[in-house]
Amino acid sequence: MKVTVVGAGNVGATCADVLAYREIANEVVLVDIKEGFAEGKALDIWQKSPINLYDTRTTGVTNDYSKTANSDVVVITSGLPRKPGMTRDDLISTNAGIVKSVTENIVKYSPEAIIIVVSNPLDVMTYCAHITSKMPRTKVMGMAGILDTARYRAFLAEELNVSPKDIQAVLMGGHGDTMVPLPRYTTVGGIPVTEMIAEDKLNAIVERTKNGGGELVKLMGTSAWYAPGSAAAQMVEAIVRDQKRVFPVCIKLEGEYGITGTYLGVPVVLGKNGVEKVIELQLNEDEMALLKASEKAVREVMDVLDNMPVNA
Ligand SMILES: NC(=O)C1=CN([C@@H]2O[C@H](COP(=O)(O)OP(=O)(O)OC[C@H]3O[C@@H](n4cnc5c(N)ncnc54)[C@H](O)[C@@H]3O)[C@@H](O)[C@H]2O)C=CC1
Ligand SMILES: O=C([O-])CC(=O)C(=O)O
Repeated sequence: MKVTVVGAGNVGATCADVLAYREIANEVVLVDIKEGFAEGKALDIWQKSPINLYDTRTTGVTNDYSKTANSDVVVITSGLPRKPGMTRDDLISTNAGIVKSVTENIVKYSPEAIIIVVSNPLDVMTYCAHITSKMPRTKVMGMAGILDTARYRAFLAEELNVSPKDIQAVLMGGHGDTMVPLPRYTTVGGIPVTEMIAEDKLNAIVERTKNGGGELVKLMGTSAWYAPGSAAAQMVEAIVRDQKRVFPVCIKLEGEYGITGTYLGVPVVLGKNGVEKVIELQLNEDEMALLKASEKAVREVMDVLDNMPVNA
């Protein structure tokens, strides 16, 4: 299996490293626009192979998409990360042009590839890549839900002093402050979380999760990469190994949850064909209201993209 990762920065290089050391693909190509940058990162990861014992071949290229030809999966991480004081939506003017041109190159050389978008603002960059690619919605998706859910699970594991492995959860909606955690669908080793934690503590964890990206931007001056890069690699693994994993993934909704045309995180089954099924949960009134509010927020940024010169 051949996987291309576009953007050899913090998230892209982390994703390529996980793909290599876990031997999720046998060939990983890193692409960046900065001369020599992807080549250097790929060489560094390759030189780690005798230490960490893997044989995935990693190569890097500067903007040469011919080397990415016939990739099975492509992960797009190219674009600016936010700085303290910025929202993810502030990145749209720069990142839309980058994601559009990168998608055109990917489709030219790998028309059959499944595309996973990571660049922010995530839901709208998934929209951008999807309309540019002209591919079925099942093959162009965004990574955010696994990351947001992982943060929620990690915070819960810390609070309850249990293994994060035993926390199962799902978050839906856009990758922003309006994301929709679902305590009703959260369990600790099969036990409903609401039986394990006081309501005020759970609410505080939900709020911390919603601001999870911003918390790290404040601490580091740029955004996170270990968990995001690993989350993208986990999606690649589900696809190349046809695992049929159930993950929250950003995809264009076509009637599910009564929503049409908006790109939102929803639980799906992920396998060799990409998104093989969108799972429709029976949301209660409050949960549905939160999802609709999240949809509205994403729609507003989709409208910004529609009116940008990049789409003129
Ligand atoms: N969906 C999610 O949950 C997350 C999304 N992100 C987003 O991922 C993106 C990348 O973040 P980082 O890796 O931290 O940034 P970074 O600045 O470390 O890396 C971005 C890389 O993209 C490259 N690049 C820019 N234009 C390019 C082009 N046209 N073609 C190829 N490469 C190009 C840059 O040279 C740079 O090396 C950001 O937009 C960030 O907001 C970050 C974390 C989580
Ligand atoms: O916060 C950011 O800008 C990056 C991101 O999407 C995240 O870490 O959730």
